[in-house]
Amino acid sequence: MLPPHPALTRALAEWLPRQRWFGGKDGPIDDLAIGTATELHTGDPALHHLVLDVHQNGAIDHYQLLLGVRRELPDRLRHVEIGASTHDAPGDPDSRAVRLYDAAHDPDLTRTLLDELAAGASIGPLRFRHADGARIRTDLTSLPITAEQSNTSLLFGDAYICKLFRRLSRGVNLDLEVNLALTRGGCAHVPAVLGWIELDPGPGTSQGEPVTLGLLSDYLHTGADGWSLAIASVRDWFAHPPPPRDAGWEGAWAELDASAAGGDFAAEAERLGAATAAVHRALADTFGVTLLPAAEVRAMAARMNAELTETCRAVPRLAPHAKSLTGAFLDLAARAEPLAVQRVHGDYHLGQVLRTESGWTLLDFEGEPARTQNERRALAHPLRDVAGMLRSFEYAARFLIAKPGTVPPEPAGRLETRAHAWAARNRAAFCRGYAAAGGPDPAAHSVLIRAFEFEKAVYEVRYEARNRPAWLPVPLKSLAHLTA
Ligand SMILES: Nc1ncnc2c1ncn2[C@@H]1O[C@H](COP(=O)(O)OP(=O)(O)O)[C@@H](O)[C@H]1O
Ligand SMILES: O=P(O)(O)O[C@H]1O[C@H](CO)[C@@H](O[C@H]2O[C@H](CO)[C@@H](O)[C@H](O)[C@H]2O)[C@H](O)[C@H]1O
Repeated sequence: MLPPHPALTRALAEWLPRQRWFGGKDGPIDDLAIGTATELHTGDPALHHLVLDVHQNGAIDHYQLLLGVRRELPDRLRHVEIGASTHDAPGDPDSRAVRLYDAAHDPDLTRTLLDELAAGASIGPLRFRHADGARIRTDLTSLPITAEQSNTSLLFGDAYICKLFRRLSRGVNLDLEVNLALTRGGCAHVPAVLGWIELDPGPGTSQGEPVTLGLLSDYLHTGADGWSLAIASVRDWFAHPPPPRDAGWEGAWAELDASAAGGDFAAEAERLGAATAAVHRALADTFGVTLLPAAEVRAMAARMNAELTETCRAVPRLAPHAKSLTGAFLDLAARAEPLAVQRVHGDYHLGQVLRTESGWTLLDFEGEPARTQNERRALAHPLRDVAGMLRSFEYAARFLIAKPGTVPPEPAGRLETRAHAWAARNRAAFCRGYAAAGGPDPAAHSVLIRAFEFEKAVYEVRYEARNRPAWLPVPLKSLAHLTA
């Protein structure tokens, strides 16, 4: 039985802001209520599916939680404890304290998800669906992945990955919608969708469409994510001996070429560019392309600038770059041409791509977690994704510098020179691969690329300030370079 709501909501309101995936860290929780509660497994342990209504700043966000309830909490689950509560049922001789925890980390309970997906079950408002022809195994044990994530993903053996969306958005989740359409269209650059979980808002509600709660896909167990591969290459490059100290030393630093690194990433970056162009083509074929009138392009540039102003207010360290950033947005506004827009990835970076034995696969079409649902759904020019990936090369190049003690003790300016050389080489390779595979040539669209890249950098400054303040120097350092 679910513990009494007041005790439960108190514990949840205290626990939620400490979670990596909680999107409302910049303000207090004004109120928290249980929106829906569905019992998925009875006994000890018990499993309850909860949708939490979190009130902040006059708005309500909905978060998904698998709540585990146990009499005793084993050591392996201590790190996900939410709190204790008295399970106080009048007249119940078993009345005593129970322990509440995040059951996404409890394989004894998560196997229920596979059982219900395989059965295509409906439980209360929850619907478990499988893709046409998919046969889902139920004999697998789950393990949560430890990635820096906005959601929580569970690996089931080495066969499936089940992404449980944390902050829920109205209607069909973009990740499901895009992946399902691309899977059905035979696109080789996305993992196949096997099933999904949704919440039926029920008759009589104004928000008719089901809400996507989870997505079960093929787990590409041989894949290595682009971020780890890129960081390995940067580490190797930083360990590469500096130019010999002779008469031409300063000049040698100025012309530093990262191709000398043993773990060069450029060939992979080029292939990634080609895969990106192929996915953009598949998205255009599946969902169509439309022209954004010049007036709307100007409005888009104005929005970018407004976001800059707002972010400078919240993060004053961005202000020294504001003039150059505004200049790029004004250049975009002055373009006076319509823009061909389509469905794109929306939050494209090295952590969203996997290198498998057959090539690069793109993940997570959900868009930027800090954006509203409407903003995420908006069509965009495909070079917006290209700009996202270029930012990611900038991040990868500087990540090790921001982590003290991880690189050889070279003067800071020299490390920045190395970082720039690595980023420049891989940016160029990615753009080459993208254009050669039929994408719009980034070199021929410098105004667009610059505006999109700066827009993303502003987003990153805000994202890091809110979520990972220790990372803030990474986008700021790269901006210093790009706006110099
Ligand atoms: N189908 C898959 N096969 C293998 N690994 C995956 C798969 N889907 C996701 N991953 C791994 O999980 C990580 C997080 O997945 P992602 O969909 O980006 O979640 P989030 O939206 O929470 O950021 C990825 O960076 C990748 O390493
Ligand atoms: O993957 P998510 O959809 O959760 O995206 C959010 O988090 C990302 C970090 O995990 C963040 O990406 C930024 O950091 C990356 C390195 O960790 C870097 O490669 C990206 O270029 C940089 O934007 C992303 O912006 C955010 O939306």
